[in-house]
Amino acid sequence: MASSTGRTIALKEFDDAKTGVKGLVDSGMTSLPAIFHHPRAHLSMLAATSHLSIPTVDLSLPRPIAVDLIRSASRDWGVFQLINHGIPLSTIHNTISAIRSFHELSSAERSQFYTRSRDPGFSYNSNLDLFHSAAATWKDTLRVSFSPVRPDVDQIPEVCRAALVTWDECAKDVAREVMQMMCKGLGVDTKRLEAMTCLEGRTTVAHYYPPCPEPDRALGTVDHTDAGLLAFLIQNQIGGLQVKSETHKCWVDVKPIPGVLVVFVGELLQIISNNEYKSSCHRVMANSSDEPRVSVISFYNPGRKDESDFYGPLSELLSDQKPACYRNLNMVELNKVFRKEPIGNKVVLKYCKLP
Ligand SMILES: O=C(O)CCC(=O)C(=O)O
Ligand SMILES: [Fe+2]
Repeated sequence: MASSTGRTIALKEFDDAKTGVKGLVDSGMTSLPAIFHHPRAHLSMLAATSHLSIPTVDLSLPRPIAVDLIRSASRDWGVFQLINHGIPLSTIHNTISAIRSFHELSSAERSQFYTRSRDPGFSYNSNLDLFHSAAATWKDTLRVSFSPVRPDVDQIPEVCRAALVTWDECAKDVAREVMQMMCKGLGVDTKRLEAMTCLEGRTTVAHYYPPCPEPDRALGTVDHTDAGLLAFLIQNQIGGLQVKSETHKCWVDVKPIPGVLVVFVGELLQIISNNEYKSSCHRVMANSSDEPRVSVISFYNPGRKDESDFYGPLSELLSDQKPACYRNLNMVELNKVFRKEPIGNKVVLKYCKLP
C-alpha cells in the first residue's frame, strides 16, 4: 500500500484526468494501480457464495399473492427480482445500451461532463467517495436527479438523454405499484408512502464496470446497504452483483436475467417499517470478463427534504408491544450521515437507532 501522501497524490491525478476507470483501461493499463487495491483480508472473504437465489415476485400473479411474496421477500431478504412488471425488454435494453454509449464516448467528450459537484442535475465521475474510502472501486458512474427539482434535460448528454428520461418514467410507474403493495404488506393505507412523497425524490445512478486487469485485488462496489427508501436495478448480462442473506449467513449471486428488475429495500424503509422490512446488504465483484458490466439503479426517497420534514416508524405500526426502534430523522440528516462516511453498511440505521 502506498504512503498516505502518495495515495492522495495518486487519487488526485486519477480524478484530474476526468476520464475515470474507463480512461485507465483505454490507456492500455495491464496492472491495477495501488489506489484500487482492496485489503487482502477483505478480499479473501469474497468467494463464500452459496447456490441460493434471491426471491422472485411475479407481478402478474393475483394481487394478494404478489403482496404476500413482496412482504416475505422484504422481510426475510430485503431484495427480490420482479418479473412481469410491464416494462418492455426493449426499453431495458435501450437504457443499458444508452448508458454504455455514454461511457464509451471518446475521453475528450466524456471528460467535459466529469464533476464532483453535488448540484441537482447530471454528474459523471468515478467513485463518489474517492477521497474518503480505504480503496477505490473499479467503476465509473453517472447520476441524474429527476425529482423533486426537475433537471434541465439539456444538461444530460445527448447520447443517453432520451433513454434516461424514458427509464425514469417507466420505473416510476412500477415503483408506485411496488410501494402500494409494500404498504398493503405492512397493513397500512396503500398510498401511505406516496403521501409521504416517496415517489418524488428520484435519482438515477448508472454504473459502468470495465474489465478489470486484476479482478482478484479489486472490487466493483463495496458491501453496503442503500441509505434511502427503495432502489430498482437493471443490469446487462455480465454478473457480479451479490446480496447477503442474513438468514443463511452467506453471499448470494444475483444472476442477470433479461428483463428482470431487482428491487432493494433501503435503510429508510427499514426505519419507516420499524424493522418489518430489512435493508439488503449487497456488493459487486470487480469485472473479470472481457466485456463491460452496466447497471442502472433508480433510487426513491421522500421528495420533501426540509429540516422540518421528519420520517420515522409509521405510527400505525407502533404499540406498547412494538415500540419504535428508531427515532425520526429528516433528509438533511440522512444525507449528511450518508455522505460523511465511506459507502458502507447500515450507517443511517446505526445513527437513529433507539436504545
Ligand atoms: O451495480 C450494481 O449492481 C449495484 C450498485 C449499487 O448497489 C448501488 O449503486 O447502490
Ligand atoms: Fe446499492
